[in-house]
Amino acid sequence: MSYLNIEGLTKIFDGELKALDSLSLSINKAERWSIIGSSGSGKSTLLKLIAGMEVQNEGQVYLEGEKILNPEQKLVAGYDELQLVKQDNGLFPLSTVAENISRPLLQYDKAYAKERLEALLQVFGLVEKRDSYPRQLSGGQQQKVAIARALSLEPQVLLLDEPFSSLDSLQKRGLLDELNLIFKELEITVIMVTHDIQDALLLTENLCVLSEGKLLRQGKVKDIYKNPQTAYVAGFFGPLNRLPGKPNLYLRPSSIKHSTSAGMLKGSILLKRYFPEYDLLTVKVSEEHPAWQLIRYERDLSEGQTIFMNWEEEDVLALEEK
Ligand SMILES: Nc1ncnc2c1ncn2[C@@H]1O[C@H](COP(=O)(O)OP(=O)(O)OP(=O)(O)O)[C@@H](O)[C@H]1O
Repeated sequence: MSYLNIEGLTKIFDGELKALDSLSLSINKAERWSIIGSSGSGKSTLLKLIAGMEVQNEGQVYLEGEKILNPEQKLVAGYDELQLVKQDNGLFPLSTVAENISRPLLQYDKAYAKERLEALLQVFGLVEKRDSYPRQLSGGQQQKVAIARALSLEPQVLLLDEPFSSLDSLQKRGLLDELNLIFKELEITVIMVTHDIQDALLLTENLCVLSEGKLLRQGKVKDIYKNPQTAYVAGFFGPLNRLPGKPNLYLRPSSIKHSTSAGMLKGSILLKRYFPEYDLLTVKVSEEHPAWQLIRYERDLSEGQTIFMNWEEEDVLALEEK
């Protein structure tokens, strides 16, 4: 049995809505996983069940071989070892940063609580903010406090439910870089729900993809990227161009090479948009077919121009819809 085992979890709401459908997943210690899937696919429900905060209909979660008891089986729901941080960070507005972080430590030995608080303030770069109130912090700093608080009890598993979705992309990038280093140092197991593949790539190496409560794929991010199997899974990594007349064959924008003289497919540039590292081209390939998205590193093409597209057979993805 691996470190965290999820076996056949099924959750039905209101007697009919199957939010999770016999989901099984095994996670090793110190691994970092992202859970991705469309809205309503069961991501948050899965995290709550792992944390012991929700009652399942079938199945069981085990941490190091021990059953995680649900709120019907346990007087106080949840576990110190499994900490869940949500988008709404749940900070106490009238408590300072230091008070917020040390709140879960109130029942512990004073010297230990102080030592733990100081260590977390240091690790999260919050020493200067210890006496600030949440409203005096940026969104990123607030999320850092929420995560530091979740780590105060030295949990073995940190569960993150889209805690970064309210941050702008620059703030998020910096925070995810910092957290990546912190989590590695602590050797903590992390499971993060996200809508954003960029967050998943920046913080975790493993991915599980949910659809309608079912686990579609699990594994290393790079293996799933190379072999996505379905258009649903491939779509999380970015846009796909469908080959005209070939419903199941797709190309990623990065796989297409262009030429202004000859190619396997001809198109005309509808839109050219500037991105810092490349131009993003939207190309009409035929009257009936959806436009393609292409990336051009040389900035030499203009709207209205004809281009020819080439690709390698090995880059063509044969994908089922679901
Ligand atoms: N307490 C509840 N009562 C009834 N239905 C619920 C409850 N919680 C979740 N659901 C339903 O279960 C399904 C899965 O919900 P869940 O929140 O796990 O999805 P999600 O993948 O996290 O969605 P999102 O990305 O939109 O947050 C949805 O159809 C949702 O409406």
